[in-house]
Amino acid sequence: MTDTILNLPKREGKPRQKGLTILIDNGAPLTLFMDTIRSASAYIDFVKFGWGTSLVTHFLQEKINYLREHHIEFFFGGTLFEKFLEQDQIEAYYNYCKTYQCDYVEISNGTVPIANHEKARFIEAFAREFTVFSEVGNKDVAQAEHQDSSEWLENIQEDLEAGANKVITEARESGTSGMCRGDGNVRQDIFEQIIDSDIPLERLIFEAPTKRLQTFFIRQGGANVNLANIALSDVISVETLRLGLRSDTFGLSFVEKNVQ
Ligand SMILES: C=C(OP(=O)(O)O)C(=O)O
Ligand SMILES: O=S([O-])[O-]
Repeated sequence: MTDTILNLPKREGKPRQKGLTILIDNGAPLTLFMDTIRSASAYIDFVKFGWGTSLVTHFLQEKINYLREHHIEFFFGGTLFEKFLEQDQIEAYYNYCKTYQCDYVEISNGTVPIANHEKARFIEAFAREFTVFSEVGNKDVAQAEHQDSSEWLENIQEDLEAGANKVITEARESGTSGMCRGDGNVRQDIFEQIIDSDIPLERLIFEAPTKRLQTFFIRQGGANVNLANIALSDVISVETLRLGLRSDTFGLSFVEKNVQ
C-alpha cells in the first residue's frame, strides 16, 4: 500500500497467520481471475475454488500456477469433499487433491449429514498430509437454526483437537445460513459464545461474503480478523474496511481482541 502519514491499524505482511483474506472463485474467466490476483496479491492469502467448481471450470491448472507465482495458497470447497464422501470415494478425493499438489484441504459437513465426530475422523486423517481447514455450520437455513451456540463451540473445539489448523464458520456464498440467519444477519449468540471462549481468534475464519458481514466481523474482531468467501471484486474494499478507510469501520479502535 502507499506510504501515508495516517495512523492506521497494523497489518502483518505475507505469509500471515491472522488477518487472512480468502477469496472465493466461483469459476471466473481466466483473465479476470489473473487481473484480480495481479492487482491485489498483497491483500490475498488464499483462493477457495468454491464448492465443486474446480471440476467444471476451465483453466484450473493455469489459475493454480498463477496463484503459486503470486504466493497465494488455494483449496477446494468443502462441498466437493462432501460429494466424494457421499459417493464413498474419499480415496479418490485424496488423489484429486494430490494431483493438484494441494497443501490445504477443507473438510466440512454443511450439506452431507454426518455427525461432527465423524467429520473429526476425516480431519485427523487428512491432517497427516495436508493443512486442514475444517468448517462448522449447516448450509440449510432451517437446519442451521437448530444448531445452538454451545453445539457450535463444541464442534469447533472438536475440530481443533482433531487437527484442524483453523476452523471456518459457515455463511455460504450468499451470507444467509450457518452463522447467519436467512435475512443475512449474524447470529450474535453464536459469535459471542465463540469470541468469549478461550479459542484464539486467529484459529477462526469467518465467511463474510457481504459488506454487512465484513463490517460486523471487523468491528467485533478487529482489523486482523480472518475473512473468507470474499468475492473477487471485493478485495480492495475489504482491505479498506480493515484499515478504517470506509465509513462503516471509520471509528475502528485499534485494540485487538483475543488475537495471540
Ligand atoms: C461457498 C459454498 O460452498 P463451499 O464451501 O463448498 O465452497 C456455497 O455453497 O455457497
Ligand atoms: O461452505 S461455504 O459457504 O464455504
